[in-house]
Amino acid sequence: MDDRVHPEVRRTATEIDTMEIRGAATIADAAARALRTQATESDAADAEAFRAELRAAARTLHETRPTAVSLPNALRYVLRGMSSTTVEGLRQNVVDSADEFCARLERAQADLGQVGANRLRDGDTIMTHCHSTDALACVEAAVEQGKHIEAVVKETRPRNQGHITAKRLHELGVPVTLIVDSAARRYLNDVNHVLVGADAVAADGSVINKIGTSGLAVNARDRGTPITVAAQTLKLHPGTMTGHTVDIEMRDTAEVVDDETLAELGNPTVKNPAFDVTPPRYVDAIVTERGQFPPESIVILMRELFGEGTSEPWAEP
Ligand SMILES: O=C(COP(=O)(O)O)[C@H](O)[C@H](O)COP(=O)(O)O
Repeated sequence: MDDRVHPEVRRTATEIDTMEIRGAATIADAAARALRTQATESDAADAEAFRAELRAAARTLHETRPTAVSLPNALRYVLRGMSSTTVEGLRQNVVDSADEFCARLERAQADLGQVGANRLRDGDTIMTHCHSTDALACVEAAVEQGKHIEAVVKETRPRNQGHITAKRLHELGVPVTLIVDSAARRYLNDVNHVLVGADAVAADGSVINKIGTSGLAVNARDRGTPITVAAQTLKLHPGTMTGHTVDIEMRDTAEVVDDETLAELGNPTVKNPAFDVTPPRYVDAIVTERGQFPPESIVILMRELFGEGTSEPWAEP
């Protein structure tokens, strides 16, 4: 571990790694705040040392979880704001960029919520997968518009993020039916929309989200149920414009089965991918703070927001 990295940054990195901090938007917010702390607490002697320290902190955060592109997008946003030539100037640059990033994230989620809410009608029932703050922002805005919304919530094995969604929806006054993941197809008959979030959206409009999203989307399409993905532009993956693929995180098998049970089963191989890829043809709309897009046209928005250059500011010069 690089000893230039502030303990608070290391703590944030550990919490992202162990999923105490989780969900793409929340991870991005925490990463920006951690860089801010690195900057405010830095005692770097000169501007070059300060820049190197910030890059080291960004690398520590970047190495935690590979799939949610909001994390590198957050790091890029904050690091690219460093334009000054003095330590004090750079410190202020990082503080300003981090604050601006967090404020924009919050505003984007609220704006996206309004767009997503317009897709929901009074009396609709949605089906959710995992826990997405972007998806919940749509429900919250719909409820604020006075619409009655109900929800069928998939528990989302192995980590049961559906429980967080159920609790949050209950707080919003939305009646919830909790189901096991394998019951999704059965209950698709009872819902008007599938509403999920995204960890990344690729240039071809593919949606990378919690494992099980793609199967849900295929089943929903078969049933004729529209699939909405709530994903602020922070989830757009610039690297996919230049041919890079999205790395799918493989997590510890202990999340699926404990060692004792595993031994009783004769030690089978266990695989625990955290995310999967839903091809654009199964997605009806990607809802962002800039409006809703058919997945195939998302690349136009990506070019506008990111241009074509994707070199990483935390790389050593
Ligand atoms: O797949 C997940 C979380 O996975 P994990 O629990 O493994 O982090 C969420 O759907 C997206 O991150 C979007 O969340 P948000 O809309 O809050 O960014």
